[in-house]
Amino acid sequence: MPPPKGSSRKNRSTPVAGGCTSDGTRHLARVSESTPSPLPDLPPPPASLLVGAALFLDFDGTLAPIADTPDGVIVDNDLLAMLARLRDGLEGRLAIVSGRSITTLRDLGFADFLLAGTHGLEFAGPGEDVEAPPRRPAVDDAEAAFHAFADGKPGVLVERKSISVGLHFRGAPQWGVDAGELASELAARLGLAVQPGKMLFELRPGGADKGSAVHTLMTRMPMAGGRPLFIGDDVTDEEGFAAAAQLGGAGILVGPPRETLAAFSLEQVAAVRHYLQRGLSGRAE
Ligand SMILES: O=P(O)(O)OC[C@H]1O[C@H](O[C@H]2O[C@H](CO)[C@@H](O)[C@H](O)[C@H]2O)[C@H](O)[C@@H](O)[C@@H]1O
Repeated sequence: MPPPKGSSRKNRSTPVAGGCTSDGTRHLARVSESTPSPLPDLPPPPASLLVGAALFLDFDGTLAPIADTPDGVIVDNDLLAMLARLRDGLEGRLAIVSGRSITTLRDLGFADFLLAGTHGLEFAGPGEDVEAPPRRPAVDDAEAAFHAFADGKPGVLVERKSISVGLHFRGAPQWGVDAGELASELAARLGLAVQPGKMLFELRPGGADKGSAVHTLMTRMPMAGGRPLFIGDDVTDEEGFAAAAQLGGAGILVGPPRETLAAFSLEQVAAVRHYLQRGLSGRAE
């Protein structure tokens, strides 16, 4: 079932640029001549949207609640079992699309799933070698600079990833602005892209995002032929929502109302799991 026409908030105003807020999130700036009105709630997605879907699932904040640290997330066996049943019911058309590296996603328990990691830079199916660009020396330079910044700042964490590096400040939000400035300066100097996240700035090679990951996977089996449905919570998921809509599907925003390209919303991780479980049970509305 296609999303209701005009239900995506992109029609309410004109997104013109991405900017960073001090908590590390990015917002879509709006062109408006009047005072912006409060954002209305988007409708919940009908369960029938899952029928024939090619399902793209973000991980942090979508399948697992946000934790204090990257290592603090928990993936329970019930979630993995439910996703495996959903994947099988969709004839394989389920992919995890995350900012995490594929190595980390596999360590977290997703080894049997189709994966797109590092914001669309890495791909792998179950048991396959990871398709990814090599780690650049510039990323090591950025990591060293991040460590120098984090040194002596309790709560600031450096996350070493396969081909990127993250600077987290969830435990010390007062350093968010400085962390963002450092990330921007390093990106310009080292030829890397800044990826803002939730209380996080990452530096990574450019040239891909979650939208390009959707476009790539939709040309390949088993995702090809399904109707893309992208579920995510973060600003980094907006490109995934856009790609899904372009290809005749839709996005589902997880979390409170915000400017978004999604057509539907679910309020939190528990609601995502309930929605997927309901689709699995065949309880279409
Ligand atoms: O695309 P995602 O699957 O949502 O991954 C995005 C980033 O998620 C992780 O950081 C976020 O979650 C942490 C654990 O809940 C939290 O402590 C942190 O503040 C969040 O930014 C992960 O550590 C990153 O590598 C991912 O890129």
